[in-house]
Amino acid sequence: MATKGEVKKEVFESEEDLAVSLAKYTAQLSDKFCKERGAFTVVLSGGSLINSLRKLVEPPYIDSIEWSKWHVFWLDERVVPKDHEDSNYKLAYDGLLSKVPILPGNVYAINDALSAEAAAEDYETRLRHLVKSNVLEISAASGFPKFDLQLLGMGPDGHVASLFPGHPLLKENKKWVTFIKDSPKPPPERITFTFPVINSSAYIALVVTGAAEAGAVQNALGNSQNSEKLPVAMVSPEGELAWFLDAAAASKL
Ligand SMILES: O=C1O[C@H](COP(=O)(O)O)[C@@H](O)[C@H](O)[C@H]1O
Repeated sequence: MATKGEVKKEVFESEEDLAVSLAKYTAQLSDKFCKERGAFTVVLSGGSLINSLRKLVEPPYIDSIEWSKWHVFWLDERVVPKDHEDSNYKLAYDGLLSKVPILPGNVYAINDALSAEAAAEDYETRLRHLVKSNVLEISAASGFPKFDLQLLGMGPDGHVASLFPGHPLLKENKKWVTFIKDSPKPPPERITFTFPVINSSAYIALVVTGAAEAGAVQNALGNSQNSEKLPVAMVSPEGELAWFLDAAAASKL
């Protein structure tokens, strides 16, 4: 198990090297949790993260991972149909889920027939059912659900999930899943995990690539003059936080 609050940071020369290491990290945690409790609860972001997971669908991982024990969730989702170009589900389906034998019943996508508010409520209700059926654990420390691994991306403005700089949702401390109708990044309507859920995770991998992200990485990890704490700097899980950075993203550290 990770040491409580441990923060690891690795800088890779290239995004290709990062992708190799991220697949190994994910596969090792999958192995650990499948052995320990017969299931692995994994939370995906949208955006560039899915491309960085591409090595998982290649040997050796495609054959060695116990895909049938995976339960897949979304950190945030855009309120669009599941076959829409903006859908984080579609991105993950095309890049990962359609290529591996994860059980369709273990893939927890947004109900895209609902409004943003209702979809967030529905997602939280489904998470509560999964706690009752012991698929999901609850953190003894926080009382929020404790996922095994959350795979986080980050935008150039330092947002994670659909939690944007300066937005009141950063302070949400009761709901597990909430909604936003004024996302500064399109599309405007989204649902998102809240910080208490993000920070109750056993493991978080924060995966950041590209020079456009370097300022926000500096805000979270370096000697930034900027006193405003960006959302990415609020990521602080109960368990381990592992930063996966490429050289460009780490260039201001
Ligand atoms: O809108 C979103 O953006 C972030 C970051 O995306 P990236 O393409 O800059 O990596 C992503 O993590 C989030 O899930 C998504 O909805």
